[in-house]
Amino acid sequence: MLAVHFGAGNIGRGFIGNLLYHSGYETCFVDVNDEIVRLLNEKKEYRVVLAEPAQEEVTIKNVRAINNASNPEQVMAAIAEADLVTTAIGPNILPLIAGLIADGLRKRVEQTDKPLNIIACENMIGGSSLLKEKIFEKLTADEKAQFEGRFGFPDSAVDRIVPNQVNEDKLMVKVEPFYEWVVEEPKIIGKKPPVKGITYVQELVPYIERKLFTVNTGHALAAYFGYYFGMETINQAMENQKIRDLVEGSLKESGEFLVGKYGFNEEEHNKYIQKIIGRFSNAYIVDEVTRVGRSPIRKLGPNDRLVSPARQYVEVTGKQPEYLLKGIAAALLYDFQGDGEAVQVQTVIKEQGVEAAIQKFTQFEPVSELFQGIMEQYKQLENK
Ligand SMILES: NC(=O)C1=CN([C@@H]2O[C@H](COP(=O)(O)OP(=O)(O)OC[C@H]3O[C@@H](n4cnc5c(N)ncnc54)[C@H](O)[C@@H]3O)[C@@H](O)[C@H]2O)C=CC1
Ligand SMILES: O=P(O)(O)OC[C@H]1O[C@](O)(CO)[C@@H](O)[C@@H]1O
Repeated sequence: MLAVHFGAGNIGRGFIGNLLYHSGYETCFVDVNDEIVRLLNEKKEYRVVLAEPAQEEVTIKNVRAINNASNPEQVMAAIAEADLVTTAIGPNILPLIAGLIADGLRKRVEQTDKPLNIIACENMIGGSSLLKEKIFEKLTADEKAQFEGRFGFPDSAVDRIVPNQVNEDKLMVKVEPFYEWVVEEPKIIGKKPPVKGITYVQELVPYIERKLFTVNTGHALAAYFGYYFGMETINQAMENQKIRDLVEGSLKESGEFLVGKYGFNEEEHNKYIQKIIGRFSNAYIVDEVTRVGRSPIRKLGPNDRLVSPARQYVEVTGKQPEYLLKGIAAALLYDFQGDGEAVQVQTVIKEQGVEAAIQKFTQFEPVSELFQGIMEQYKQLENK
């Protein structure tokens, strides 16, 4: 079985590639990082080490790689033969690879009528659906009709913390032991990909909202509060009781709406929150607040991990959140110069004022109580 995976980065090698190998796939990574592509083709294997006391290590074999910037034809040929296509490249990059995948699928229909599933493994709601939309924008009406029944784009939720790697061995990846990959079954076309470690579900939205608005909300807030209080890593941030309380407070708020909306068992959900807080505090992982807080414009978006839980908290409980709004304010204050999106947010605040920035990035209107709440929290944090 052949899997073509876009993005040979932390999640690509450390999570998806790992499960594909253990499920019997040959994995062909596709990436624009020439060094990683060259090393994968040279070594044909890499190591994954678990961030835990025993530091258990596995070697992932049966891998190769293609640079899509220099060899798009080879990528198209691989897609034409693949049994599965996956991605872990970042939500903003999905539209950029849609044209190449469309070309690969065109080549495939000339060769075979075998169905194929394409699964985006990104931190977002509806990643595969977005990829499908972008691919279908490139197609003719006839192609759309032909592709519709043959290629599946099931959405998925992926959860494993994989920090930036600073190893001498450039291919090695250190990952946390925990992982979860949930895929929506109804949108699969043909047979379910036999990947050991995928949990297939009938309805993905409760899973992805629970994951995104607990793991990712909490992680992002640990990063923004950590940065605000001068911490370098998530671990340091979580050792600070004030930050821990802020993160826990926000997860209680998002938990209240998740339990109310989906009927999750409250006690179980509280255990889920505590487990996640424990994962953030893993002393075997060095994870910079600037990696976890990366791309604040994306994270401040109306459907992402900060704004959506705040809005849904009001919708479900009828109350105003406090911690989540403080978190949004901390994200607005995130001024790391090495992050293009953080620089953009600060430029808008400087040139047009924080009100304009809130409206532009969160899409809350100034008349709303949530908007006013963010303003209040922002002023408090600004005058610390
Ligand atoms: N690292 C983590 O702990 C987690 C990350 N995710 C999600 O997984 C996705 C990937 O994240 P990471 O692996 O951390 O990022 P990463 O930066 O380590 O890996 C992304 C890879 O994509 C490649 N890439 C960028 N543009 C490309 C293009 N146009 N064509 C082909 N390859 C391209 C990069 O060279 C890089 O190797 C993101 O959506 C992230 O939100 C989800 C759960 C956890
Ligand atoms: O990858 P994003 O969406 O920028 O989010 C940052 C981080 O959140 C996590 O997925 C989980 O907390 C990461 O480890 C991840 O990379």
